[in-house]
Amino acid sequence: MTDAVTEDLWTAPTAPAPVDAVVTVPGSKSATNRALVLAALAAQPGYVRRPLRSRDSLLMAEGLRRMGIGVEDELNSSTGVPGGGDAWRVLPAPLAGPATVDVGNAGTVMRFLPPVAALADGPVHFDGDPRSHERPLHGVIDALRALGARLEDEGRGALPLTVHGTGGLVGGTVTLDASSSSQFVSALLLSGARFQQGVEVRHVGDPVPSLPHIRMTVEMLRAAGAQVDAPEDGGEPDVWRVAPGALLGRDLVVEPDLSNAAPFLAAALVTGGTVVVPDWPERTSQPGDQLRDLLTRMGGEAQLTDEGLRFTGSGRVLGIDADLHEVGELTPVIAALAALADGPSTLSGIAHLRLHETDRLAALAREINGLGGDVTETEDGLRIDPRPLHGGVFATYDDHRLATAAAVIGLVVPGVEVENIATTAKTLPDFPTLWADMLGKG
Ligand SMILES: O=C(O)C1=C[C@@H](OP(=O)(O)O)[C@@H](O)[C@H](O)C1
Ligand SMILES: C=C(OP(=O)(O)O)C(=O)O
Repeated sequence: MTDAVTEDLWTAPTAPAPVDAVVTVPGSKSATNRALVLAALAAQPGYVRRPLRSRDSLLMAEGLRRMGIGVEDELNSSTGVPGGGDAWRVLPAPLAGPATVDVGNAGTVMRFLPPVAALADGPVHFDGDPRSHERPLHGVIDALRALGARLEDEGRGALPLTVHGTGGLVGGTVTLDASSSSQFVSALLLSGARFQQGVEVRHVGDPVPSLPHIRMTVEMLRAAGAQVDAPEDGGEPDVWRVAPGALLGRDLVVEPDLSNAAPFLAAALVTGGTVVVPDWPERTSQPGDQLRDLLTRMGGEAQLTDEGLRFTGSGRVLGIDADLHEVGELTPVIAALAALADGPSTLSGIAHLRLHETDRLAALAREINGLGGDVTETEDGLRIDPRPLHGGVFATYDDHRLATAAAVIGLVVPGVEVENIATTAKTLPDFPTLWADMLGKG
């Protein structure tokens, strides 16, 4: 990990009183980017309504455009359908190269688009932020080769990468190790219906993380008309199958990003206040839904009501022992809460976070300890012993979730200076305004 940059600081506001706010959280990154890919591969035009418009989803939309797909803004339509005023209309077209795609540091873009590029007629070159070169991609690269594609990388199983599309892919059965990222599996399944033989993905290795995200892939594929076999429906463990066939263009409304609700719910917990998140789905594959359970175990009370999720804190934060293997992206905010808790916490099952936007385990330990905390890395997670914290600079390593975690600590620890708060735009546009509004400081 390189040394923290200490310019561009945002002083995290302290909470003047228990928060009492309704926070409308923008659309789910994971659902928006899946919806875009599925709509691009469909046989008819479709709509993605209430999409997340953030760095990761704008990169996905642009990547698809580069390969010939129409992704058009519909900002002012008054269609009378939910989210009708804000939509992307997606116009499928023959996928074409030559093209270059910037993946930024979006796992969904760097993993979901190479299989799409294998269907393009011509070469598609992928590159991104320096960190994107370090994030695992071997599962997708090796699998695409095994399924009949020609790819050129630098021999490291990572970006930069060129996929030499030939207009179609044979497909079939492939074995891979997805223990470093569930996105390898999702990537192959999302395009699999368009492979001549469909796709059968067999995972061999340590357990796959983030399984709810694979369930999201399966559910969205089925909603688009694909025939999918998955382990949770009585299929073979660690085997997923997508039959070849056309995908339907859909009119789809994106759910709010429940993982991005984490810092706001955490604010209710640490200040003993209440936050309501409208449109919280009753049933969802989003891993963020597990916040209801996790934050209840940490001392709050969650209630699904007609107005959305109502979450109330008592002001007391309890330590927690939690296996976050399925919900790794919730770790930074949970770790921030654990640092403010009454007792120790152990977060496990999250070794793969070392290869996320940054090495999240090292970064959380280093930055919370820099404020006086006592966080130690374990083999597969973090041990957090609460200590009185003080202000200071909190580096974020271009990681949106490090920045929102720091904001949570700053609610009750004066003088937390968050470096590069703008990095939250990866998945949460204008976080500082949403945060100030929640605190009544907007
Ligand atoms: O498929 C997805 O949308 C995601 C899967 C998860 O990735 P990993 O399985 O790599 O952890 C998650 O952490 C990421 O934020 C989004
Ligand atoms: C791991 C994350 O993102 P990505 O989609 O880039 O993997 C995340 O958002 O926490």
